[in-house]
Amino acid sequence: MRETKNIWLGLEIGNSRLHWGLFRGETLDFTWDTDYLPESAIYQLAQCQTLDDLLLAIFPLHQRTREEFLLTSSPSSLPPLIVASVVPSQTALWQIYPNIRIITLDQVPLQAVYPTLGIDRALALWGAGKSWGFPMLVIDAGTALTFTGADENQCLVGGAILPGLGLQFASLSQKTGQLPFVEMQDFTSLPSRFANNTSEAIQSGVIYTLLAGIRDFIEAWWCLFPEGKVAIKGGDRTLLFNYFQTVYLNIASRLILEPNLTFCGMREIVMSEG
Ligand SMILES: Nc1ncnc2c1ncn2[C@@H]1O[C@H](COP(=O)(O)OP(=O)(O)OP(=O)(O)O)[C@@H](O)[C@H]1O
Ligand SMILES: CC(C)(CO)[C@@H](O)C(=O)NCCC(=O)O
Ligand SMILES: [K+]
Repeated sequence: MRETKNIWLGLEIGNSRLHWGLFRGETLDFTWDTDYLPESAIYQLAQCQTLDDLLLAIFPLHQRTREEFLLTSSPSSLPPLIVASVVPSQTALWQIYPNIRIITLDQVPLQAVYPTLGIDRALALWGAGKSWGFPMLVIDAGTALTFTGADENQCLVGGAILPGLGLQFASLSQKTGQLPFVEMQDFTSLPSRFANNTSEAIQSGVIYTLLAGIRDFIEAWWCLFPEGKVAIKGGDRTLLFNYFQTVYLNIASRLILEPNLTFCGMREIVMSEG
């Protein structure tokens, strides 16, 4: 039987889906992603009496994982659920969980933030800087693609927000009469830049422009902070990283590829409080 002491769940509510992390103290045991859960499913979770029941409910499709994680726990001891959300309507649904804590911007020790800064950006930057050092620039290749940087004094320098890869492809097909939706699963290698068919022309336009734009932000960051670090996270991180290795190897070799930066930030905050 495995130890259930100090277990807690991290939940990052993104704009596309949920990202989960199971922690034992400061150790992030593992992570998984799910779709948003319907209100009825959240209600059922909140009624669970044991950790086992809870894990059975939130790993519906992960048979192997859930068997690995069958745990003993006393009844009525649901683990703390630490939530960071950028989707207020989703946050509201989770309020019925008995042992919930919602991380807000004022709890992140980053200095000089502006009031509407996304909690995902603040936590990822805090987690990355605490783990790898400041100055740190975090690139989040998620639904939205964001840049968020902090200097050596852990002060927010600022950042930028643009549509992520998936959103760029979706909006082209949704807002035009003739453009197809380009499935990113079909991507194998870089498209030819001067393309001779519609699908490849869309890929070329979006991908080469995005890579050049990201490179430009990174170079501007290194002008400000020559020793500054750069970390990349988010659902499209691997695709982008692989392209960077093909076209801008000098940049790729300095990138920190880390999917769990937001959870790193959560852990810093939860653990620093003892
Ligand atoms: N199974 C998947 N479901 C949804 N998106 C996926 C999946 N696998 C990879 N992706 C890619 O991840 C991107 C979304 O990234 P991610 O899941 O990090 O976003 P999110 O965390 O839901 O949103 P946010 O940017 O608000 O944090 C999409 O552009 C998509 O191409
Ligand atoms: C930019 C997103 C959508 C990225 O997930 C999120 O961080 C957010 O909603 N931010 C609020 C606006 C801001 O960060 O300036
Ligand atoms: K994100």
